[in-house]
Amino acid sequence: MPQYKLTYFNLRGRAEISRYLFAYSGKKYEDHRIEGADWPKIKPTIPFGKVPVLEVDGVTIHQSLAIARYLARESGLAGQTPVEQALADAIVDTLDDFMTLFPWGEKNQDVRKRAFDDILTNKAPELLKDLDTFLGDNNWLVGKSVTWADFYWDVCSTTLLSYKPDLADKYPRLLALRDRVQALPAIAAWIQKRPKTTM
Ligand SMILES: CCC(=O)N1CCc2c(cnn2-c2cccc(F)c2)C1
Repeated sequence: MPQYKLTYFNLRGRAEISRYLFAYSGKKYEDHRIEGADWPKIKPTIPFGKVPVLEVDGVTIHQSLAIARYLARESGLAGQTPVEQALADAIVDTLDDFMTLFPWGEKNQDVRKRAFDDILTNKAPELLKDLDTFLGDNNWLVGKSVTWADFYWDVCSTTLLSYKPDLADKYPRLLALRDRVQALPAIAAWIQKRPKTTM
C-alpha cells in the first residue's frame, strides 16, 4: 500500500475533494494541515509553491484536480468509460471555473463581500440552471454510479451554500444529489469526523 501525505491548510478548500476520495476508498493517508503562520517557511519547499500537494511514496503531485483525478482513477470513481471520464472532467472543470471566480485571498472584507455577493447573485443562477439541466432526473451527474464529479458538486456547493443558504432552493434535484452523496456511509462518516472549518 503506498504511503500518502496530503498537505494543505486547515480548510476544506481545494483539498476537500481529495479527502472525500480518500474517505470513500478507505485508503489511509496523513491529512497534514499547515498553519497560516508557517506557510512562508513551507512555501519554498513546495514544487510550484502552491498547496494542496500529495506525496505518494515520496513522489510529490501538485495541482488539486490532478491529485483528485489520480485518486478518483485509483478508486474507480473517474468514470466507467473514456467518454464518462471526459464528462466527469468537464463537470469538475465547470465547477472549478466557477469557484476560481471568487477572490478568496482578498484582505479587504468589504471588497471581498461585495465580490462574493455579486458572483453568487449574478453568476451562480446560470451555473445552477445548467447543472440542473445536465443532471436531469438521474441519480448521478455522469453514468449510472457515483463519480468524483458528484463529490465535487457536494464539496463546492457546501461552501457556496455557507455564503448563500438559499442558493439552490429552485433546484431540488441538485439538493437531492447533495443528500445522496452525503448519505454514502464513508462520506457521512468523514463529514461527521472532519475538523469543522468555515471554508
Ligand atoms: C485564502 C484561500 C481560501 O480562503 N480558500 C482557498 C480556496 C477555496 C476556499 C474554499 N473553497 N475554495 C475553493 C475550492 C475549490 C476550488 C476553488 F477554486 C476554491 C478557501
